[in-house]
Amino acid sequence: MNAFTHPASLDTDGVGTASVSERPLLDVSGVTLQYKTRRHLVTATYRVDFQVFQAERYVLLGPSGCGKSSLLKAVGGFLAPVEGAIRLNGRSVTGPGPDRMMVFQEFDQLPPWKTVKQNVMFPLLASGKASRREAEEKALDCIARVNLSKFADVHPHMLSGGMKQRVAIARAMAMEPDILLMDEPFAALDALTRRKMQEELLQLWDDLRFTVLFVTHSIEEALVVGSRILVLSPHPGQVKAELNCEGYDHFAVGSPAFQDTAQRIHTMLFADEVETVKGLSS
Ligand SMILES: Nc1ncnc2c1ncn2[C@@H]1O[C@H](COP(=O)(O)OP(=O)(O)OP(=O)(O)O)[C@@H](O)[C@H]1O
Repeated sequence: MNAFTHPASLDTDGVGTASVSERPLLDVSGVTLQYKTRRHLVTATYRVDFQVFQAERYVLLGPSGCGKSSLLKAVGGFLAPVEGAIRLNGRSVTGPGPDRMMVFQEFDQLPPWKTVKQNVMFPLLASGKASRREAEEKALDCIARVNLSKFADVHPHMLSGGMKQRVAIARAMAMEPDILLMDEPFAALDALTRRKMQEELLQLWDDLRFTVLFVTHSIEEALVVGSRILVLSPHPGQVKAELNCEGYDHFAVGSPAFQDTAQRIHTMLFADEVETVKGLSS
């Protein structure tokens, strides 16, 4: 447990810590992402490789601007790589699809004119995945799983930030996606609610064993939420290391092993900057 796996040490199938015979659910291979603005060409990530397996909680961790959200957008099918390929279940990702559901930061992701139940039903109906009756049944089941049954008929403005986030998770889970894409989903919440949401996500995962790709720039959150972490370098994002972190929870946060791992990640993330500062002072 808790071993660092540097990209160079991945075996030739590139499967890292997972079983060699298992096929990855998500295969991101040599992905370079760029944005063309009027004046500039911004390279967000450079030749990033990683693979996510069924029921993993895979975290993309790195400093602001290293391309975490861009990678998530690319997996979501909203941004095409200029180099490399993204495959889900062996098929190339060429656009958005109901097999990948996104959960964003709290603000403004739930249409305020729809009740909680209507919000959760909406993608099921819009995608034609369910009849109205099936969608209602499914929505009520998912709302119950995130402990919001009492609030099924209220509108989002009557909910706290954490509750809204649970609705967004229920809405995504209702679609039974192959992979749940979460972009800093708890970053807008206060510290206590954030911790509670992390615990609830882990509880939900224990019940349902879904696959999640989770973006954060918090080392602690990555260690608590993730089963594996991809550490990315500052802009443009490149893979620095991959780390197994199965087994850490909130109770482990103060332990020497947790602190040691967090410190090693911190050093790795900021190594380049430290070297620059040293260079300037010498
Ligand atoms: N629509 C866009 N147009 C131009 N450049 C963009 C666009 N979106 C992102 N970028 C640039 O791409 C790089 C990566 O951005 P991205 O948002 O993916 O990073 P991030 O790691 O998610 O950052 P943060 O943690 O701050 O959200 C940054 O330099 C950013 O300025």
